[in-house]
Amino acid sequence: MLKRNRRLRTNEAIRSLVRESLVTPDDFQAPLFVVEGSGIKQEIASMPGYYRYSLDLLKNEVQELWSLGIKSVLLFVKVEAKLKDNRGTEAINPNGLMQRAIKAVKETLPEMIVMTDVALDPYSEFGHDGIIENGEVLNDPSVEVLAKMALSHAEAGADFVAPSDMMDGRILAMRNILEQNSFFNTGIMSYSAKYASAFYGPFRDALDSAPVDAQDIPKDKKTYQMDPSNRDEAIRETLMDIDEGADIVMVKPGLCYLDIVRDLKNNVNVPISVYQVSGEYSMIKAAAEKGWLDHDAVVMEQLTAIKRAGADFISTYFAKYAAKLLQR
Ligand SMILES: NCc1[nH]cc(CCC(=O)O)c1CC(=O)O
Ligand SMILES: [Mg+2]
Repeated sequence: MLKRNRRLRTNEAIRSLVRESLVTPDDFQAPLFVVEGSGIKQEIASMPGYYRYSLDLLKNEVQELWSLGIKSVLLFVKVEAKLKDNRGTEAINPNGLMQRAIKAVKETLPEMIVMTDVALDPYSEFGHDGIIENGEVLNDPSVEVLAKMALSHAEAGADFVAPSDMMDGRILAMRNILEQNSFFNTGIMSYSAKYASAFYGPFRDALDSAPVDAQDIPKDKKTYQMDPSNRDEAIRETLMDIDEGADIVMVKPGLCYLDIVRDLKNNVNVPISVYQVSGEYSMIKAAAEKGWLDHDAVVMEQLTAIKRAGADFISTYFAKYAAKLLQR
């Protein structure tokens, strides 16, 4: 034998010397769920160890994240049922929960990069990301509201808006409205390759935002989110979003879509984020609870694999936990 690959694996010193991918807290963005009220830290049933916070406790959480080296949060709000309609009225309320959450985080920690979810589903009485008419999720009227929503988040102080709706043309509409209102420095992180995935279930529990089961309401999001069978389409979607003005593009979910991450890494030259979604979190929790998997090892292996595939950073419910593991 002229080549023996095991030489480079002899001990941890040589392994660390030749290691190709590393995760650090710099790579993590923490999604946060916000609710009305005060003193609330409410565990999400299908996401053990993950919580919804009221604004007062959100501040502590953000400070703890920062102290662990996590420099960005992705905000989601749980909207009260009585505020939901078919037009996203509450989404553009300048004093809405999201707008107050943005201010709360920026007042507590101005350096924390605040990104905000832009989509109508938490605000929709039907649990869809856009306006519905005659059983159809309308594109252009939804884009109009989504652009106003993005502006409203920028006005509240968001650093980046993160449209997760998958309507066509929304990035251009958002970039335009932000420019017209002089928010030149407000960025856009586009969920550009977002798949119609069954892994979003626990998230929809967290926000009570699942599509409702009713006549003339689409049962799923397949007319706007991507078909899990498709690969070329992810490149097409992502290149279009970059043309329209996206600063950062995203692949979502993570683990099942790492081929897409690598395709994008080879085809685009803007930062790529990967969303390790709620179902990916819950699967690990459930298996670990049964004693079937080594929780910490699996968490770090998955985050490392996402990084190796080509992610520049990862939105993950393990952000805080993994940052603590890395401190040890
Ligand atoms: N547009 C809403 C949105 N933004 C992020 C997620 C899922 C995130 C997760 O599962 O962790 C969803 C759910 C959906 O599209 O139905
Ligand atoms: Mg698109």
